[in-house]
Amino acid sequence: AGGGSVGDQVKREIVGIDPGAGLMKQTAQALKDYELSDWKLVEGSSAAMAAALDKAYKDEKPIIVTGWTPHWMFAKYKLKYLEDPKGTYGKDEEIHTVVRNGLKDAAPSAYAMLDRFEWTPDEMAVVMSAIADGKDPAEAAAQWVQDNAAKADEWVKELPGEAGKKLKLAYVAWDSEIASTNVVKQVLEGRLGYKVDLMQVEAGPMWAGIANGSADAMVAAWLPTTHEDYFEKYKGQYEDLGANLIGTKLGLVVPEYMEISSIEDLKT
Ligand SMILES: C[SH](C)CC(=O)O
Repeated sequence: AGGGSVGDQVKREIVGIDPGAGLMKQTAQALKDYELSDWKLVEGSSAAMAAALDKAYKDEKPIIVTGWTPHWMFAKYKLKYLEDPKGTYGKDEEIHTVVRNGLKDAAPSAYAMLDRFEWTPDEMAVVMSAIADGKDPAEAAAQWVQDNAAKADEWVKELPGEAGKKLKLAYVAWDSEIASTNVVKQVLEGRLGYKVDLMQVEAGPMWAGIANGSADAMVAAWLPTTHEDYFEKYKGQYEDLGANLIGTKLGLVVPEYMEISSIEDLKT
């Protein structure tokens, strides 16, 4: 890595993702909390962040990205979270399933399956990694469902099929939610006969779509902190079916070849 401070080496830039992500709001807050007003949070997308990380890592160059667990990047690269002594990023969280009001009557079997849907960070990582290695998301999800048939069967046990009924799942193109949304689609279609459309949007329109009923469900609500603003803004206009994954983490992530260990170290 070149000389000078970490700030000099990364041009005081943190490579972020889509602007609507709660992780970006938390990172903007971290720049304030840690008095890093001369730093810039670069907006882009989950895919662009991954590409920037890949390029820097290959050249063993310094880089700081907004990161989260579960994510395939921790399997692909040797990375570490910067310590967050001020607690800006909060504690570990959950990903919740949120559906539109009225879904229980409109599509009872889908509602029940979505209510039962729950898996672990390791299970999600299998699908995420397959997609990161170039597999089509639907194929990676279908493979996982096939390899975990018993679990998928539990999600639909004793539920009557609703062949041909249409459903729309909203999601944001975060690697974690591409994986979970495709797995849910595979099970709803394969085992209950639904025709599931996937609507890829930003986080704001995803929550708005559930609230106004233009989308039926999403498995992408990061709570209690990350999506708190949306959770409060649309309160009463959705039904929270609880966690579908427990043990997430968000923060600033760097390759292990960088010496820094805390967000405090960026100030130098
Ligand atoms: C990018 S995390 C998957 C979710 C969020 O920060 O909004």
